Amino acid sequence: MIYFDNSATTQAAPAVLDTYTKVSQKIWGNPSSLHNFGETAFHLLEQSRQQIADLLGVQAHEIFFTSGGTEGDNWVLKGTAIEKRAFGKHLITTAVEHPAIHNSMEQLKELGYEVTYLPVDQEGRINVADLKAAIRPDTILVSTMAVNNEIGTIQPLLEVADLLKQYPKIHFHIDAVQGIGKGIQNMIMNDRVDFVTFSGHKFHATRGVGFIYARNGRKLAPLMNGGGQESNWRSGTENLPAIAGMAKALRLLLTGEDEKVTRERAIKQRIYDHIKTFPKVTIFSQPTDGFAPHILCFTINGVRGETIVHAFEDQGIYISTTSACSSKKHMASSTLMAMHVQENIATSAVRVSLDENNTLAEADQFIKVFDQLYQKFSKINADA
Ligand SMILES: Cc1ncc(COP(=O)(O)O)c(C=O)c1O
Repeated sequence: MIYFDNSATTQAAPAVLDTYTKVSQKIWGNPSSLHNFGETAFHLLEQSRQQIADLLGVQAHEIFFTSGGTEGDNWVLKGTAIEKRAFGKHLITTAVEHPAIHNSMEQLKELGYEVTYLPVDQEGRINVADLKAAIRPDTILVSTMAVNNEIGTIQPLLEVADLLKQYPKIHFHIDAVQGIGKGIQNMIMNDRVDFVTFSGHKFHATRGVGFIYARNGRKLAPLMNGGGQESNWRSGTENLPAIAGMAKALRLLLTGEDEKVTRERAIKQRIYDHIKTFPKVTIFSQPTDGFAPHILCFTINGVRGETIVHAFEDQGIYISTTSACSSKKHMASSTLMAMHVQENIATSAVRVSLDENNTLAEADQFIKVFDQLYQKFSKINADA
């Protein structure tokens, strides 16, 4: 099997599963318990936090564990809305966010908040001038993704950071779920960002674990109230086996990052160079620095995305329609719609998403299958 659906989820690394099992078997005490056994668990929890903080160049008390990207996004948005409700009720985000952001914003709108969705250009990128124009005295949060999950666009995070330096009270959030380990850590962990969302299963940790970075001094209202874990910010007994595994996964991910990114770029480039020569192919992700190295979104005009996905699957290659969330709902890609791509093309889009374990040999196999399928689809379309 060739797995090219890493933006949906990645396979947990063997070393991560090893940690998960060992911690579950040997250090299964509750980190909040007073006895030695609990103390040992607490020590490992704090060691994992420190390790993650060191890898990101921040302080341990700025890391808060969550259940994943969706929780992190919900928390930063709603936690900011509650925390800063006395100061304002206006939030700004982009028109191409993951549903964890978009649907949270829509819920906040129902509660009386106002939301501005920034438009994007033909590559799915916001313009910082639009952001500047959207900021109001009552704006409490600006939230943007680092890397778009459907087509891989990298947002101009450093320009946003520069602009927001003029507005020090506004919370600046980055959804970095698709951006970590992709060579843009300096853009994500920039000197103005206040909150960053991460999700373990996108970088070879297990499911249901993630974390947020929250800059020292910035506050979020908790959404999970209870026993006061995570410095009273996020209650609930900590998922220690998964957290310790995630710390390991992050270390593995960031070891040799440049080389891995170069490899992913080479695979993407090889597929890009091949498929761009076909007249019925439209490609939305460019092989340039403005796009992440691991995502390639394209259509074969006139063929539905799900048809392409299943045709590849029959040949042992796993790709997806543009996002795992929308794929079963047969929806047009929200990113492509925001880019004003025609709806029939937006429903035809498919996504190849790579990770550091993929190879050029797999790209060659993909290309071989692509050629066969393109011929088959062209024949069907010609007969129709
Ligand atoms: C950009 C982005 N944000 C948030 C999420 C949600 O993350 P999780 O699956 O960990 O809830 C995803 C998942 O695909 C994503 O791609």
